[in-house]
Amino acid sequence: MNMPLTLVVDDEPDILELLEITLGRMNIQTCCAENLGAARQLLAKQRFDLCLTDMRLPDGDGLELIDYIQERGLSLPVAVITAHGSIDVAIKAMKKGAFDFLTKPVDLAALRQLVNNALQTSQFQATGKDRRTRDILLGESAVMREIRSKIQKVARNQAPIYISGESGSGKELVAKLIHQQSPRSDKPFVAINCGAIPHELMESEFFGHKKGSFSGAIADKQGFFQAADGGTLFLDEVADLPLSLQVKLLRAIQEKKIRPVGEQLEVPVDVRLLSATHKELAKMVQEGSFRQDLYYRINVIELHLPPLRARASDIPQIATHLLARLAKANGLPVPELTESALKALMRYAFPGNVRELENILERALALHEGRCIEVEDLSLPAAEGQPAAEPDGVRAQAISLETYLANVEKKALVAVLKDNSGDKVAAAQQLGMTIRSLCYRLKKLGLE
Ligand SMILES: Nc1ncnc2c1ncn2[C@@H]1O[C@H](COP(=O)(O)OP(=O)(O)OP(=O)(O)O)[C@@H](O)[C@H]1O
Repeated sequence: MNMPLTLVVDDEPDILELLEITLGRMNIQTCCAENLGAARQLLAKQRFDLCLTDMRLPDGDGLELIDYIQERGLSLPVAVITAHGSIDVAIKAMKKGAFDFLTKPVDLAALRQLVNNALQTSQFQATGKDRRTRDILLGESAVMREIRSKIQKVARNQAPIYISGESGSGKELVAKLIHQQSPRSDKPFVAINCGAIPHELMESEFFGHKKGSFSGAIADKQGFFQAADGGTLFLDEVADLPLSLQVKLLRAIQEKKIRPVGEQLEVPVDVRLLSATHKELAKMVQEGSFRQDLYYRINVIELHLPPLRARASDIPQIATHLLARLAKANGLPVPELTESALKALMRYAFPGNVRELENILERALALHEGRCIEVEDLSLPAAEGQPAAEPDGVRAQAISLETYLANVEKKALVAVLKDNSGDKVAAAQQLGMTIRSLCYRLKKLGLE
């Protein structure tokens, strides 16, 4: 196999030499350019597998080089080298499409890691793997097509991605797809629900701990970062991170290093960070409950998943697909959704989005008789102002006990919330449960 070829753009001879020697030891050829003009000429003449560029160049900056490469449609990954502390420039570069960044003074271990990742990306693209995203993330609306194409694009670089959208709209599915489409796909995808970890254990869960660092630490333990090393770490419900951990996370992202609890030294980690929440993170930043600097770092690229009701044209396709999948999983023949059932689904608001659609179809699959699913089999929650259908005794025999109880519970929760004008704290009190448990149940039932 040919030796990979890297274009290094820097006007400092010392750095050029350091990069050339380091890359040479990795069996990588380098071609050097001392300014933008020379870099452009080389790019026009030959094909490179990777470009490493300094940000400040005598005749322009690294951002211009990224623009040039993008405009030409060249597919090589570009990594920028920025002065220490100028992480904002690195973020700008990644927003423009840079693969990753390094800060000066260049840490050689981090450089080698970055180069290996970038070359893997180059080769990965060349094989053009098609992982059939269309069959997994369903929907043919313009917005879903755009999301699928963005997934393909962002999977190729290392930029942190923030996935926003209502509960059940597909954020975790998108995160998984980004990982599966990336050159990291054969490394772990670690998904964490930040809201489910007790605050006092968070630091140790995220960064690991050393034996004896606190009572109960009976052995060395790896954290999520180490578990995801080489792969992707997906922080779901990132808005639920306490401020104390937000600071530590920020440092881990900036330095690409972590310090396990009770450990003196920091250890390098190679993790692609994806995060999501159904909460309005920008608003939380304004209110002071989420750090602005962290928000800025995790939100280098945002992917927004619109609620299902805003892409109602996708509902027939998603519903038909999911129904077929559910029937197959249950060893049942695939029923047809009648025209009126489809119309009713398209009119329904789906506060719980695709997850709720799945639940509705699962219930309908269990309830329906004959070869078709009718509107009544869907048991859609009543429209505003109309009483919800009573789960009666006859129905209770036809559906599973679990579904029956879920219906009863749903009805009770909605009624109590209504009584308390949507005040969850008061509703939880009236129901004799904690607010946490109420929120959990609302989410589980697709009522959030
Ligand atoms: N476009 C889609 N096509 C097919 N299935 C989908 C789609 N969107 C979501 N789903 C399915 O809906 C369910 C909920 O999706 P997911 O867990 O990704 O939502 P989420 O936004 O992460 O929810 P939460 O905010 O509650 O964590 C999953 O079973 C997922 O596979």
